[in-house]
Amino acid sequence: MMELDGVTHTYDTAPVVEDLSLSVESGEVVAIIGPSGVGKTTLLRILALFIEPQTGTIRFGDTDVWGCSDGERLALRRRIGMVFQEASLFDATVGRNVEYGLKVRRSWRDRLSDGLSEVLRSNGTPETVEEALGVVGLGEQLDQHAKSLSGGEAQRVSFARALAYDPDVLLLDEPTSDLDPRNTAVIEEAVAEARNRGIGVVIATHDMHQAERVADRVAVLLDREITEVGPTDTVFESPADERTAKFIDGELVY
Ligand SMILES: Nc1ncnc2c1ncn2[C@@H]1O[C@H](COP(=O)(O)OP(=O)(O)OP(=O)(O)O)[C@@H](O)[C@H]1O
Repeated sequence: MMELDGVTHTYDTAPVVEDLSLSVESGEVVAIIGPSGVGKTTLLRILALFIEPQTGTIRFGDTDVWGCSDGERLALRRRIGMVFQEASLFDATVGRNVEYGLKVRRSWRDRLSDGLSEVLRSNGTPETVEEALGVVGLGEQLDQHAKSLSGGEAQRVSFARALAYDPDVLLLDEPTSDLDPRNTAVIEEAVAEARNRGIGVVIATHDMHQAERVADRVAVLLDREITEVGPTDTVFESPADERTAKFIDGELVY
């Protein structure tokens, strides 16, 4: 569904990532693993169409995303959801926070008709909002204020916000790095649910165990390049690349 081919990106002088090729299909989870500072966030920002890389192509379906019009690219961007390492919620209820995601991701035409249906609706909360909160186990907290949530709950609300508008691709940047095991398990179950819904999920994590638990395929990012990409079992149990093997065995120290 989404494919990077030969992508290189430089912020200042030296490339951060070089000649990267990676794809994600509907209904699969791809984990990007690699040491801190290697470029995982940069890769996700490229996939989110926030950054235009200097070289290479990015396709979303059949569309070359940097070769199309700004309007087309904006429409594609609306089909991509992103959850960051730290939840950033608005000063509003849980329900409103999730609903906000729905609004900003829709075209002005849809938003106009949303406005109309909001007037006609009696209970003010779209079903998709309640449903997405149910996936992260917060279905009962719709009216709770975001300020009173724990860090783990806030991150679960961020996830629900991204899930509610039913993206085709969901990008997760270290979504559980600050969370306890219980909240981590809820997010990992929500990742599985996103996959079941046919969403293509890309998760950057430095937790190899998490990659083993959630991913169908794993891409290893080392020294600016993807040294290995393949089915999770193959990458962890019999990696073809020597650097990957050393990284997985903990012999490569960064
Ligand atoms: N906007 C920017 N301008 C200049 N350099 C940047 C910018 N963003 C990131 N970098 C640099 O690019 C490199 C890769 O950063 P990136 O955040 O993509 O890595 P990461 O693998 O996500 O790291 P971490 O796991 O610690 O979050 C780092 O050396 C970082 O300092």
